[in-house]
Amino acid sequence: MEPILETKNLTVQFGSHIAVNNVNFMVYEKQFKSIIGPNGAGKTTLFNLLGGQLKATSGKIYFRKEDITSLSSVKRTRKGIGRSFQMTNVFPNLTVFENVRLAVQSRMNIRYPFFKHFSHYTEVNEKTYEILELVLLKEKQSVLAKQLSHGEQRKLEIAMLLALDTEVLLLDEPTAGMSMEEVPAILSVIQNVKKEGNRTIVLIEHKMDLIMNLSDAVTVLFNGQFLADGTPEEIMENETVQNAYLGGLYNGSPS
Ligand SMILES: Nc1ncnc2c1ncn2[C@@H]1O[C@H](COP(=O)(O)OP(=O)(O)OP(=O)(O)O)[C@@H](O)[C@H]1O
Repeated sequence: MEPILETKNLTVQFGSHIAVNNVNFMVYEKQFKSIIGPNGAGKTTLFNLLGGQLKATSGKIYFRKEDITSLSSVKRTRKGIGRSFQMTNVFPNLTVFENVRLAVQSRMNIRYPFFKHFSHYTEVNEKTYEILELVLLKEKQSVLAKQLSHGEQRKLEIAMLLALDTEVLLLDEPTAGMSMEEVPAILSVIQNVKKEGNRTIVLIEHKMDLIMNLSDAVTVLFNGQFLADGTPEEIMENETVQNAYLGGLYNGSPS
């Protein structure tokens, strides 16, 4: 099996600080992979590099074996790599339905440039409803995006990624800042996307129980470096990982 997304010796340096240090990361097509590591390990920075929000100092990024290291984030989105959670694609004064519909339509216009807008009207609407159902937002379809709760906004962001036909979803701490009541809903959304079985999901998450239940594989970063990779069980039993979190390697509180 070939990796869908892969990095080779990926490095980014801020002044004298190396935030991502020679990282070789890979995820296979349709795999659910989580990235864990203590605070400051470089997880979000790695996502910024994968999504094209940040330029690497050195090293390479490959998508389906194609070197995408110098591609802009817009071009990476077009290729099928989608990064949450930025709400950059969301129009606050449009409804949930209108937002998703626009994204579906824009994707179809890229895919089928020879068809004129309205010939795909029904198809666009059907696809929009399908996505709203998957992300549990059907009841909120007429609500303006800006009026959604924090948890609902996160669902909408996932909906936008799905609408754009994202093949690789980069989900950065989807439960961050959520109330306890909102967490199960976003979890269900992620489970629904996983169940569909046609996307690759890379998740950064601090909630260990969530990671262990959802992931096919887990990559551990520590101080910007690759520490370990394996099944959730292997990672739980890995002594180096345990030391990184609990022992002398790491002085902060485990997260
Ligand atoms: N733009 C930047 N300029 C300078 N330093 C940065 C920048 N972005 C990240 N860093 C530093 O790089 C390191 C890694 O940060 P990053 O946010 O990737 O860690 P993380 O693993 O996502 O942490 P957390 O779990 O706390 O979100 C940190 O020491 C951080 O301060």
